[in-house]
Amino acid sequence: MTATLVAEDVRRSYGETVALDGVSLSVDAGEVFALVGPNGAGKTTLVRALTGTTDAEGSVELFGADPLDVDRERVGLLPQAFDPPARLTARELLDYYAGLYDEARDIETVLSDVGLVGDADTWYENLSGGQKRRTCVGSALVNDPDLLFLDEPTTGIDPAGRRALWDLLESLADGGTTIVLTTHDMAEAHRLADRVGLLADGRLVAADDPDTLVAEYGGESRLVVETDADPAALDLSYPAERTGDSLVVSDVPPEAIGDVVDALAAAGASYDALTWSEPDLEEVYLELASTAGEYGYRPATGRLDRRGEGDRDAAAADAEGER
Ligand SMILES: Nc1ncnc2c1ncn2[C@@H]1O[C@H](COP(=O)(O)OP(=O)(O)OP(=O)(O)O)[C@@H](O)[C@H]1O
Repeated sequence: MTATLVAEDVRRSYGETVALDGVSLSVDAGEVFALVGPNGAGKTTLVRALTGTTDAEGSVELFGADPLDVDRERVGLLPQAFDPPARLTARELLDYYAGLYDEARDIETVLSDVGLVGDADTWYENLSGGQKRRTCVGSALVNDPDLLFLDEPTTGIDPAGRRALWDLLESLADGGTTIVLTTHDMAEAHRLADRVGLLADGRLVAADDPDTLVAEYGGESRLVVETDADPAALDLSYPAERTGDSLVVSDVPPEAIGDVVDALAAAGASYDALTWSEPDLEEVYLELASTAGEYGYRPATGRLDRRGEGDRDAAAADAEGER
């Protein structure tokens, strides 16, 4: 597999603030790579460093060349903050951006792709937040790029529109477009990405395919039982603890839920509801990001293994080692 993007030890500081603290990453041709991480982790700065739109130390190559030397027909960029002229319609804006390239996609097709046919003749300033974002996504697609950077493409877009955009991005990826996107939506990252990279404090602390990340860092499945039962009074072969009004039983395979129900019945305990859930990417995110920064969050149930700094460093080394 050929790498479309190779970044080595990318560093960027703003005064005293270290935004990127030595990020190394490679993305293969046709791969979809999602960057996730807390606010301020460095995602936008990394996208800017990768596209040559901010200075950074280290090296970045797109298609084997410096980002500023790459044929711009081959690259599309949707920045996080994009402020096009307000008194052009969506159609006029896409037409304007298409005119900047030697070859461009058909504008009506792009309008349809991003769900803007009905609003194509509305001034940008009169579009809703989600419609504006759709217009911006469309403008990043007009040149039919081989490599597409999308910084929070679906922010503000309604659920149906988000799913339509996911379908569009999947069809672009199926057609061979390499995509690097940032998102705070873990369902989006899981659905779209071949690999998810988690940035925290300017470092890539993990990068792998979503299912592997969930298996490695997601913790156990859990069964939440709304009951007054005391776990000590139950004959259970799974770890259980009380949290609030519930009993949380960890690591129960779905086929063993009946055993828990039997144990409750044997102890004469009643219950109002049972909810079984598997770990997902959001729990991976919470686990890996929890040690980073003042807004880090740890789930209160105690169901995830606690990892210390040393383990996070090991995860960072793993992520960098896989280049
Ligand atoms: N132009 C700038 N001047 C000064 N500091 C900056 C600038 N751009 C980013 N930073 C700082 O760099 C750090 C990383 O910011 P960045 O925007 O890359 O984070 P992010 O992961 O994209 O965050 P978010 O999820 O909120 O979009 C933050 O501490 C931010 O305050």
